[in-house]
Amino acid sequence: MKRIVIATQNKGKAKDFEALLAPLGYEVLTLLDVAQDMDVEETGVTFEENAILKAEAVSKELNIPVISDDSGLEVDALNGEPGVYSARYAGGEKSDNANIDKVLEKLTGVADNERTARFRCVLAVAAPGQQTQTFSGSCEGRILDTRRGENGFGYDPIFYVPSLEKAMAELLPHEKAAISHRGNALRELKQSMPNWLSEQN
Ligand SMILES: O=P(O)(O)OP(=O)(O)OP(=O)(O)OC[C@H]1O[C@@H](n2cnc3c(O)ncnc32)[C@H](O)[C@@H]1O
Ligand SMILES: [Mg+2]
Repeated sequence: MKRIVIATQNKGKAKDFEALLAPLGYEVLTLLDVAQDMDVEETGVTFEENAILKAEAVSKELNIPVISDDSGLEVDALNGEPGVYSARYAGGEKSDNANIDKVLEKLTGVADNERTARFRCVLAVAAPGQQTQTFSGSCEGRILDTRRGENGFGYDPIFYVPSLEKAMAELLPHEKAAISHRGNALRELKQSMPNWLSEQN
């Protein structure tokens, strides 16, 4: 089986990438498998900057081609927050639960039709001696007022997908892969770099 390294510490993202890449014949490895202690500081102010920082640092350290993912939730009624700060929105240790509580609290009293939001994902592909490339994807939805579903990670329980009439956390992995920001970004990557994906081993 071909192998591909995703420069992430996030197990939820790893599962998303498995759902996307297993059908293409790839085994997905992450930093949790290959470089437990590599934590790249995300000092950028855009998803692009952070994705490039993560991909280039890991590719350089391990001397292999990698894909990184920088992503987040933009809520229109919160002027695009939490945005690039999605992972640590509630401060302190990363906590999906605390982050969700903070979004729900800030949206208290905001009407359904004003709760529009989107997930964004930027993937960076870095390889030794190559110019780094980025690809992006988004997924439009609305913020629910309570949690729904057990699947996925992060803000998935409060993100409603209108076209499927379900919360993201109510989708099966392959259903999320078909419509998600991450899926859309990976399909962009695949279209521009079909050889790169098929040559990994
Ligand atoms: O940097 P790595 O190690 O990849 O892991 P991370 O969790 O810190 O990842 P980011 O810096 O890209 O922050 C993204 C945050 O945005 C949220 N997020 C991203 N994609 C999501 C998805 O598909 N579903 C729900 N929440 C998501 C979630 O809170 C993530 O922690
Ligand atoms: Mg991060």
